Amino acid sequence: MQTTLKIGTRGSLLALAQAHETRARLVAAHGLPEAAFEIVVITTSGDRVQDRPLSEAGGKGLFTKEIEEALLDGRIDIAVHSSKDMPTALPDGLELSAFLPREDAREAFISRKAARIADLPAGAKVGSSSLRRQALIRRMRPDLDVVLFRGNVQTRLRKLDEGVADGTILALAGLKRLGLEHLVTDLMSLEAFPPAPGQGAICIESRIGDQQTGALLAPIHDVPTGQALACERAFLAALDGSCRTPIAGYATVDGERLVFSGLILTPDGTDICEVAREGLAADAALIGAEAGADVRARAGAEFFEGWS
Ligand SMILES: NCc1[nH]cc(CCC(=O)O)c1CC(=O)O
Repeated sequence: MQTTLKIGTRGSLLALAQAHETRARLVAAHGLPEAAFEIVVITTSGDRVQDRPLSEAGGKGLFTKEIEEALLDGRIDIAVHSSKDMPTALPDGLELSAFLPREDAREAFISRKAARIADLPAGAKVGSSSLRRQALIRRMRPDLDVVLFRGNVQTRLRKLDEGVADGTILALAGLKRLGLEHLVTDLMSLEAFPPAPGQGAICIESRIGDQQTGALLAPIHDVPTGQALACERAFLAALDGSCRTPIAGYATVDGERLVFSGLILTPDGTDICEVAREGLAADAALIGAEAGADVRARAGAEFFEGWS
């Protein structure tokens, strides 16, 4: 290879861990030296907004804007992201061209006050900035006090230590990538606390038509993860253009079969609309889109009213 492949990433420890994992897989797949890949750290608008919920500041796209500009300008060749942070619509000219094998998608409860979320005393504070997590907590425990908790994984853990909250919920996948799995107090089941679409899957974004990069990525792409993600992202796209609806969705692929379940709920957790579908993995996007259309039709317009 003549030139180095430039890997763009945010600068958080989690983002860097994901970029390093991607580079390690590329090195192993191609027998190239590490120096053939350069990691380029890019600060995004999302990294600068710390005082407001992201849904107010402009949504998920805030974490990808500057990185996508660098991709389109050719300053980087690929961008590594957490799939769950990726908006469903990408800028013209870019695509998600590879998914690494998915990590465990479950949610982890972390607390020094209780062994499980069910054991927290009434009125205990649980910190989260995710609308889905807030709504699921309220559904499970309407008597808890849900508090806004922004910042990266380390910041949130520090806030727990400082007593800003009695517990929090984080993705196991992120904790594992940071080597912080030992902090998990309780792992929640996929049914009791369903993950965000895309949770646990690292994705790689690149320029459409960049064949050289496409050939480099092909051996590290995991087909079942790509199919599960196509389903989950189609579900999300069918339901929500922004990130103001609490949405969960999770697909698994076993050979030719795909099994999906998803739900939306109101922010206070009182109303819920669930869906379960299965079919051929090759029809992943169709299954997700139909599940989303079904939920949208059954939930009705009132479901989305008053809080969007
Ligand atoms: N929004 C932050 C974010 N984006 C991806 C992960 C975890 C890693 C993953 O789901 O792949 C996290 C942290 C968290 O939710 O605990």
